[in-house]
Amino acid sequence: MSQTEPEPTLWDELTSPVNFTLLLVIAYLIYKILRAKFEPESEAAPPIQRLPKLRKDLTVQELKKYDGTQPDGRVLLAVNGVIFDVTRGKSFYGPGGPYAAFAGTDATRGLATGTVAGSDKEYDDVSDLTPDEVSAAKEWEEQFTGKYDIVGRLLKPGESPKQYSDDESEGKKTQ
Ligand code: HEM
Repeated sequence: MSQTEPEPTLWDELTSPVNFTLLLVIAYLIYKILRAKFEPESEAAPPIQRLPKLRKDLTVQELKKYDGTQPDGRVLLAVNGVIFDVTRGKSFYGPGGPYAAFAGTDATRGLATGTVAGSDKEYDDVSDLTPDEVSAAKEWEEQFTGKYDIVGRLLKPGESPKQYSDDESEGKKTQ
């Protein structure tokens, strides 16, 4: 008669080194995200809701400075060639936030592939994305369209910026 190994209990599963490490990683991510969501804006933070509306097309290079580290704290990111002002979501994208890597970048590839990293290319045409990744990026674009202001288009090399009729100067307040 052969001796069978006892079935591992749920406790054994949870405390196995690999599972335990995974649990810690997930708990840490959830902690960071929830903290970003509920943390009150720091006293020193500029009154971000009062930033003037920005309406212009930008190159990848020009987009970079809008990563939340400028004195006005404005944060922009691009998805599928559309630039959004995500300053309202600064707790997500601002310095130290869980998605800070997307700030001031073309986030299309990262959002499409589930990787928290902005493109470091001069211009990423994302033509190699799979159909599933393309539709994931499209969903993010739709979500952002419903939540954030559109700033303009991300310019391909050689493209010229469009003049917007609703262009408002940096000095003009929206509210
Ligand atoms: C353990 C994995 C993850 C968990 C538990 C998680 C959870 C969350 C939660 C709770 C929010 C806040 C939603 C809200 O209040 O509107 C959020 C936002 C967000 N997540 Fe994740 N997430 C995870 C992974 C990722 C990954 C891999 C990406 C990259 C593609 C990502 C991209 C985002 C973005 C861009 C936002 C902000 C959306 C906005 O501006 O409204 N997340 N996530």
